[in-house]
Amino acid sequence: MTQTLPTAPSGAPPAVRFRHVAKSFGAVRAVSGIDLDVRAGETVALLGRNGAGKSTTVSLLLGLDTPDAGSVRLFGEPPERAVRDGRVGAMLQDARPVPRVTARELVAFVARTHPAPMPVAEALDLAGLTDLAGRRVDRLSGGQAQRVRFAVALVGNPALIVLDEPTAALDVEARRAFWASVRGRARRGHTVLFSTHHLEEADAYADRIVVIDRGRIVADGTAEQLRRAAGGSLVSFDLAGRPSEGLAALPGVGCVEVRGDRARLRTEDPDATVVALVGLGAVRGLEVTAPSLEDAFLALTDAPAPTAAAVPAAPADTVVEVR
Ligand SMILES: Nc1ncnc2c1ncn2[C@@H]1O[C@H](COP(=O)(O)OP(=O)(O)OP(=O)(O)O)[C@@H](O)[C@H]1O
Repeated sequence: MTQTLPTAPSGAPPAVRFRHVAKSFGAVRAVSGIDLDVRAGETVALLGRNGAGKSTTVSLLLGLDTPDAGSVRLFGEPPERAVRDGRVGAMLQDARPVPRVTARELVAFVARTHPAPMPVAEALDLAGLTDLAGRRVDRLSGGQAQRVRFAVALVGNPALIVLDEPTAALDVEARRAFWASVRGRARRGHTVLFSTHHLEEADAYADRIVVIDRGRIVADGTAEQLRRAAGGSLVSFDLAGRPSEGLAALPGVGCVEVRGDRARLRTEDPDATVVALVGLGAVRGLEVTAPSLEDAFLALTDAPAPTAAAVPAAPADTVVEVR
C-alpha cells in the first residue's frame, strides 16, 4: 500500500491559494474576486448551484484557464508547475474516454508520467476497477468511466486531489466505495478539494465547506458553522389552547408560524427563547432543532425555499399563520 505523505513543514505555503481571482467569459463574470486558502491535508468541498462558478474555479486552480485578474498558487507554485511536478491529480467532469485502450493501460500510462506513482493495481482497486481493468475505456458505462477518471487522478499519488462533481454518474454502492477511497487518501495526508451539488456529501466528507454563488464565496466554514451562520434554530411546542399573540416578541424570535395547535419559532437565540417559554409555562412538546445544511445553503445563496414546510423569512414582528 502507498505510504502516508510526509507532513508539510510549518510555514510551508498552503496547498491552494487564490488571491482576488476573477474570470469572465464575455459578459458573464464566472468568478468574481475569489480569495481562498486550503491547508495541506484538508478536505474541502466547493458547494454551489448550477452555474455558480465551481468548474471555472477548478479550471483556474489546475491552470487550464488563466485568470483575468489575481493569482492562483498550488504549494506556492504556479498551477502549471505543480501539475508538471506531479503534485496534483484531477478528475474532471467532461474528460473524453481515450479510444481503444483498456482501463489498466490508461492508468499505467498516466502512472509513468508521475515521479512517484502508486502501483497501478492499487489505483485500480481504490477506484473499484479491478474487475474492469481489461475492458476498453471507450466501451464503459458512464459510472464505470467516471471510476477510470478517479483512478487516473489517484495513480500519481498526488499531494492534492481535485475532483469536479466526482459522483454525478455513480450508483449508491459505487458512491460509497468512492468516498471510502477518498477518506483513505485524506487520512494519509492528501489534500482533497471536490466540487458538488450534494449537500449531504459536503456535510459527510469535507472538513470545510466553501459555498460559491454567482462567482463569489458567500460562506466558508464547517457544516456546523454554516448552519449557525444561516441563523434561526427552530423552537417548537404545543400551544395547548394558548393564544399565539406575543410570541414574536420573545427574546431571539424572528418569525412565528402556527400550524393547528403547534407553534414554531425561528430564533437567533434558542436558549433565551426556551427560558422565556419555560417562564410562560409553555413547555408541552418543546423541541429545539438546528437548521439543516439545506436551510443554510438556501439562505446563503438566496434560492427559493424548496418546500412549503420551510419557515418563511418574515419580518421580526410577523406572525405567519398556516392552517
Ligand atoms: N467557456 C465558457 N464560455 C462562456 N461561459 C462560460 C464558460 N464556462 C463557464 N461559463 C459560464 O460561467 C458561469 C459559471 O460556470 P461554471 O461551469 O463554473 O459553474 P458550475 O458552478 O461549475 O456549474 P454546474 O454545477 O452547472 O457545473 C456560468 O454562467 C457559465 O455559463
